[in-house]
Amino acid sequence: MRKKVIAGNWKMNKLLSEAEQFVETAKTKIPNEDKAESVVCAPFPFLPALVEKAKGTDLKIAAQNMHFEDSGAFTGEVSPAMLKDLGVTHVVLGHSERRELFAETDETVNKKTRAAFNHGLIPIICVGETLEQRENNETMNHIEAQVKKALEGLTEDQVKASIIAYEPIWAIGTGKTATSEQANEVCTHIRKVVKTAVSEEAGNAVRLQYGGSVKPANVDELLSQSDIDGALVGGASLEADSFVQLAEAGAK
Ligand SMILES: O=C[C@H](O)COP(=O)(O)O
Repeated sequence: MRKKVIAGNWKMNKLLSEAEQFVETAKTKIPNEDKAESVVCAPFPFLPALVEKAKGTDLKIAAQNMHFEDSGAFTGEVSPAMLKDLGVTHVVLGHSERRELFAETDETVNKKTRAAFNHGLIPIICVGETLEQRENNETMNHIEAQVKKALEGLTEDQVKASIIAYEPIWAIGTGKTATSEQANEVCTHIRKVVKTAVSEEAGNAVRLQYGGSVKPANVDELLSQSDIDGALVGGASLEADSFVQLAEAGAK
């Protein structure tokens, strides 16, 4: 039985005081870690304060991106070593906004995924198709290529520990959710790709999230699908009460 993982991706929102208030409220209300994992993916400047505030609770703090090198002349970048040193546990990699707006490629996502594991960080690897790709029936091939490249060079245990978030780009922040059947169909395909490319065991263990206009009203239906093990949530994760409701759904 795969444990559900609910991650709130705040993107570039909130000020530090608001972020701290969120964690203060959410940290005692989220489900016990044994029942479901609750993760908040916060902007870099908030990470030290939020890790400190969440210490000793079931709430995990994640970053939304990182560089793949340990250190060096990369002005403006943040390394996996820095995140690990702060007490961050997870990192979102290859979000479609990073791919579309900041030239992230399958290759850099792979380098970052390997770097995350080298530093003991769990990657939340994002994949997803555009509306055009869906309409041209290219979804499955596109997702397959993204997944295979992201996992290249990982050990079987690392793949088992990975989280892959399926986020159809046309459903992000648009209010358009993929139907639970559409979301599950792609997640089932991702699991099959992992089974073929890595191993049956890795395919059964890897956790798959759906992301794209998830909210308390539709989360139960999505999480009831056979291959969906969690959600990566943007807008509806910005309010603590809403995030707690989503996390509770993961524990049902
Ligand atoms: O990382 C989260 C996704 O981009 C989904 O965002 P959304 O829930 O606002 O559609």
